[in-house]
Order: sequence, then structure tokens, then C-alpha cells
Amino acid sequence: MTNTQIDLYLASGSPRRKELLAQTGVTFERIAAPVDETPLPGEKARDYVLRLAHAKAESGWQAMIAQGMPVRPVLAADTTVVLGDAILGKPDNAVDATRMLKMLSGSSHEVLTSLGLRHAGGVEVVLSTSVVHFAALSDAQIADYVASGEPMDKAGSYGIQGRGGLFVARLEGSFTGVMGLPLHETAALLARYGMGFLA
Ligand SMILES: Cc1cn([C@H]2C[C@H](O)[C@@H](COP(=O)(O)OP(=O)(O)OP(=O)(O)O)O2)c(=O)[nH]c1=O
Repeated sequence: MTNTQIDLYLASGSPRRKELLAQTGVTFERIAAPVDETPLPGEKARDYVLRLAHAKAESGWQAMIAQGMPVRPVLAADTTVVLGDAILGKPDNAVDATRMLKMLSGSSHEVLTSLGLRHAGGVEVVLSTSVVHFAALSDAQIADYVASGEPMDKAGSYGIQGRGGLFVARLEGSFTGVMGLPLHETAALLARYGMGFLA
């Protein structure tokens, strides 16, 4: 495939995002875009997740320029689990994953996934919000799940697309948004710039 056939860059190391983006009918290459994911003091979850999508897309754009790569739009995303005032990101370790799963057990939380598209004219940011209702989990179920390793690279310490889906009694919103890249919102965003199956 020649460079001219590639629509955009995906500024993400997430295997889920790569898989989902391919479903939108665009061709893309990945680009590394490291950003500090620490919330600012007192930052609201919505502000945080929108700031990170913007920062990841901008970081990818700057990397593209710095490396002299062909100029194309850069897509990035961020997923955060929100329980009350608490922002639950990826766990630091098994103890942290256990703590988060105990918080989520038997209650409902929000999953916010933001998209950022950096293009020559600026950055467009979009937010997908879902509500996930978790069943009550026993300590043994949590311990087994943490030992499986699945929680370790996932916001809120679970993956709805994997074994974590067994804990989800109900979902209002976007399944693919909870996974990390809301398909409809992504395809609609890309279509506004003439890319993908919805264009
Ligand atoms: C809640 C939930 C999150 N996740 C994942 C999606 C994201 O990859 C991850 C949240 O972390 P993010 O910081 O959004 O993304 P990332 O660090 O994995 O990748 P990058 O910043 O390079 O794009 O959690 C699932 O896979 N399933 C789920 O059900």
C-alpha cells in the first residue's frame, strides 16, 4: 500500500482501538503519542477525558511533524470510568484493580470515551457517555478475575468485551464506547472529513 492511500494516523497503543477503527472503513497507521494521564487537581471527569483526547491527538500531530511524516489527520481517544466523583483509570497493580472492582460491584457507573481528531484546521473533540450497571461480585470472583490479568490495561479494571462482560447486568449507551472507541461517533466524526464508510 502506498502512502497516498492512507487516510489518517491513530495515536493509540490500544489493540481494541486499532481493531475497532478498522471497522469504520478507513486506512490508517499508528503513531506514538505519549501524554501524561494524571488528572489535574479537582478536575471534573468530563473535562479530564476531553482534555486527554485533545492532548493525545495534538501529541500525535506534533510527532508526525517532528518526524517529517506525511501530513494526515490524527485520531486519538481516551476512556475513563467514573463513579460518583472518583475517576478510575487503569490500575497500578493487582491491589489497585481489586479496590476498583470492589467499588464497582453492585452499583452503576459512567464510562466516558472522548475522541480527538487533529487536522490542519484544528482539533475536533467528541464525547460518548454510557452507563454500566454491575452485578454484585463476591470477593472470590474479584480475586479470580484480577488473577486472570485482564483488568491490568483497562480503565476501571475491567473489559466489557472479555470476561468482564460477565459482570455487566445492563448497559445504556455504546458497547464499543465502553471498549474504547465508540463506532458510530467515530464513523460520524471521520465522515465529516470525508473518510470512512459513513462519508
Ligand atoms: C471500561 C473498559 C476499558 N477498556 C480499555 C480501553 C482503553 O484501552 C483503556 C483505557 O485507557 P486509555 O488511557 O483510554 O487508553 P490506552 O492507554 O489503553 O491507549 P492509548 O492512550 O494509547 O490510546 O481501557 C476496555 O478495553 N474495555 C472496557 O470495558
